[in-house]
Amino acid sequence: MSTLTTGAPAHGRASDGPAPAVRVVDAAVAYDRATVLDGVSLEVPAGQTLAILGPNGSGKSTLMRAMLGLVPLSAGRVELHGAPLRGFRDWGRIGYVPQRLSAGGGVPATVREVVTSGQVARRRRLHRATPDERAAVDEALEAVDLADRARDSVHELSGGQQQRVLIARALAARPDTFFMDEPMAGVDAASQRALARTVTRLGAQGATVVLVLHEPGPLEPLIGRSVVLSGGHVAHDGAPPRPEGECARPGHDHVHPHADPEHASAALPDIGVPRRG
Ligand SMILES: Nc1ncnc2c1ncn2[C@@H]1O[C@H](COP(=O)(O)OP(=O)(O)OP(=O)(O)O)[C@@H](O)[C@H]1O
Repeated sequence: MSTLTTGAPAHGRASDGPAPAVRVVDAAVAYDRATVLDGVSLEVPAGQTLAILGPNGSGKSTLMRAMLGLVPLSAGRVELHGAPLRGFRDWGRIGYVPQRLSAGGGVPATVREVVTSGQVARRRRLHRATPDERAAVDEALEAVDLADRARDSVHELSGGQQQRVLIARALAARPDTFFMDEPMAGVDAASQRALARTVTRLGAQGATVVLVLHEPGPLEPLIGRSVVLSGGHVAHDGAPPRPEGECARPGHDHVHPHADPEHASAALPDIGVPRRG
């Protein structure tokens, strides 16, 4: 198994403790004056693996995007690592994995190019990659089991493999705080296993991981805490709820990891993640 280096502190914490990785205070978001999040407050301690769960349209992605300043708040505030979003400059600590590979369109970018693009914000203009930066790209590709596809066009890959490319792109900059929006949705079993292993290793190394999930699925053993949204409000904050209700309904159209029961247990990594927070 390859090593995986993150910017997370390798040892302990300062005695007064770090600021939470994310603090959301009484946040509201409205699209076209329709309120989709209202009165949402939560803190994500550094080092926690947290899942944001809830039915379709409950505001999960919007909350994640609001945490990153990608959608404006109509009320409330967000802090990242103790700094108000407006003043936050340490974006090298943040790795964002959006729902789908949107960059690139018809451009035949290779897997390695897309992963390397994760380092662009950190690199000086016209500055060649250092050996350490190239090593970080290799490490990220190995972490998601795509080292052998590095020269292939991303468009030749399956949806699950493309999702792994997005995760490798975030890993390549060695952040310590990850935001992943539905990384398991519509993903093949091999990719589920690669994703579960990656999240396990990130958690074990002290990274903060915020996941938007339709349900915990194979990631359940890795999740220290779940925040369930319903109608734009926090309906539950604590241990992950059992999969049931909405997900058990016939006609439920998300593709989930548990849709492949033969592989579901194989997706569980051998090592556990210490529960924090
Ligand atoms: N850019 C946008 N403009 C207008 N409305 C939006 C926009 N993005 C999301 N919405 C609406 O906001 C509500 C919350 O959407 P959001 O994507 O945050 O929910 P979600 O819980 O992540 O849903 P899903 O599980 O389907 O991805 C939905 O009613 C959605 O239609």
